[in-house]
Amino acid sequence: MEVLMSNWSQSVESLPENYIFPLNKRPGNQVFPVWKNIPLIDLETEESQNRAAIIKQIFDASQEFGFFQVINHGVPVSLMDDTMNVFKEFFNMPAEYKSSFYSTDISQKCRIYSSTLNYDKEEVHYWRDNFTHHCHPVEDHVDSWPEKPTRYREVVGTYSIKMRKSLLKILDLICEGMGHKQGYFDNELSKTQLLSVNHHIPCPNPSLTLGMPEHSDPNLITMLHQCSVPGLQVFLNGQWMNVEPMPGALIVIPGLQLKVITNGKFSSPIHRVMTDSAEARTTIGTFLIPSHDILIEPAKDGEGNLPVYRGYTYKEFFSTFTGSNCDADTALGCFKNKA
Ligand SMILES: O=C(O)CCC(=O)C(=O)O
Ligand SMILES: [Fe+2]
Repeated sequence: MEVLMSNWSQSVESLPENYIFPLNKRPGNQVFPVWKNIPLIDLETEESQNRAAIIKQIFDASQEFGFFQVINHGVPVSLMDDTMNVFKEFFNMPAEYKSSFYSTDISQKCRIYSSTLNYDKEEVHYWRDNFTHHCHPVEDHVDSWPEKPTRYREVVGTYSIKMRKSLLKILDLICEGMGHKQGYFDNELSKTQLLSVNHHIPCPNPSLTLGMPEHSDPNLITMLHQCSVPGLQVFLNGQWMNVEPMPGALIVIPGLQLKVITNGKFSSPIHRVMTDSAEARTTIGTFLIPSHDILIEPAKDGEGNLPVYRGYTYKEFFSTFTGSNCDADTALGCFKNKA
């Protein structure tokens, strides 16, 4: 069977057996509650005297939920829509074209694959294709990006630059809240920028499968742009909650490196993706990631708290993370100082 699901016929009638999760892992038929009061932070007033209030909102949201949405984030809604349309077009391109980007080699800088990095070894596959490539600085990577749709390079280039700017602004607010000077994160800690586009074709039976496993993001910080089809769930107070898309808003997900650098002040939420029976779902993630050899350690907080984690390189963390089956607690446990 063709590995890339977006190359299957869009009208799959029944769920192939190797997408059916065991009973204890499938979402089942339960109706999940919608998380109605996700913290929504308006960044427009960020330059004014409200800066301190915005920093407080970010810290409150990150401590309590590990998760928030932003509006007036500096990425024009028309550009967000254009970019989403470009990716929808990309996933609807002929099978041979998409397959020309297929690779399971993570060192390949622009590639498409299906399910997880572990496709060949996993017993059950996740219902998704993922297209991913590097994007910072744009001029170093643009030649490896698709030439079709014809607007791809121009639209995705502008989008990547705006997304980076917005994330660095949020990181500046965070570092100010930590008592550090601006630009604390604007260096090797955020050097790598990856675009990660998830695409899930309509699924014949969402109760039996998942679009993405439960996970925390291993990077520094993620900005998530959802299309209008819901699917994202966050694990909150012992239950899965649906995060419904809000037009024009972006979701900010602190990654595990931000949890370590803030010495556990920020949490990195556990989330997963459900599939939809009626419509295809596309989401665009922008990941800021430290460069491989940079030292990550809790920043001094001026409050005399002992560092919860020891220093390590991102390379060391990432190999521990993948070696722990991408389980955040297991991986972070390897870097905890003894109490
Ligand atoms: O597609 C989504 O809603 C979430 C994607 C995600 O969690 C990820 O790419 O890490
Ligand atoms: Fe994620």
